[in-house]
Amino acid sequence: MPQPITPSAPLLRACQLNVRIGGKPILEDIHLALHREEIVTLIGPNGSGKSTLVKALVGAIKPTSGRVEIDADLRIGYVPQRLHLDPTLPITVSRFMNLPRRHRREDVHQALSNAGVETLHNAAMSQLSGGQLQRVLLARALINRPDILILDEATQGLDHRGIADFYQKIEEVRQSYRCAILMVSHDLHVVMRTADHVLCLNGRICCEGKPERVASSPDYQALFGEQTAQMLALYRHHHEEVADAG
Ligand SMILES: Nc1ncnc2c1ncn2[C@@H]1O[C@H](COP(=O)(O)OP(=O)(O)OP(=O)(O)O)[C@@H](O)[C@H]1O
Repeated sequence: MPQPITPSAPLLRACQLNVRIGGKPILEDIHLALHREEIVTLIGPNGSGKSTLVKALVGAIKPTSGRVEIDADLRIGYVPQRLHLDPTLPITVSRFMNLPRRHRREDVHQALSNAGVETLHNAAMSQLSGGQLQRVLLARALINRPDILILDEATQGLDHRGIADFYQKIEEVRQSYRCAILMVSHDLHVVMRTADHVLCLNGRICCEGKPERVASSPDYQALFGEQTAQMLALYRHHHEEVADAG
């Protein structure tokens, strides 16, 4: 007999979240839920509040009103946009994995292996390529076996191949760790392939749902169509200046 489908409780839930900074509304009336093994992706133009929302969800900033519900026992792994390392600091990947606290050797190895960079154990952090560095940051987020993995534009600066490989790895991580994944991303094409649920943010959530639903939404098209037009205008402006100078 088929079993009735009972939706599992979300691992993280935000209700009526509002954030104002210096009196200016940055996020308004945000509702979201994140379930185990679900990939939710946040997209939105520059300055639309994506990073602010991530910070509010992980408790790095306090919302002006509304609430974030998350079980205190859950482990959260976080992959930042980028890492600024002093290139003169002689630090190996293995040492970096043990900051700020030491982990068991086999846990470090497992995390590096699951992120696809087990061979970089003794490499100098300053010598890593952009793609390798992002994998090491992913490994560090995985070391505590997170229930929720949060990535804030983790593929910034990678080429198309690097982006595709990284998302493939995220898909494997979801399966092996059975974690919920929340990503901020600008890689619209890959988002549309990878995410289970897409939230399109512009101060408030202007559309959301399955990727194909969001992609065909007029709000999404208005936002990203406009951004493309702006990029084109910038390009034209720059191009004309160069042509005038010549
Ligand atoms: N500490 C702060 N003080 C003042 N304004 C802030 C602060 N943090 C964020 N903001 C403003 O909040 C808005 C949203 O910023 P946020 O960084 O969350 O956007 P974003 O969608 O992540 O942008 P991007 O895609 O460019 O990274 C911006 O207008 C930004 O200037």
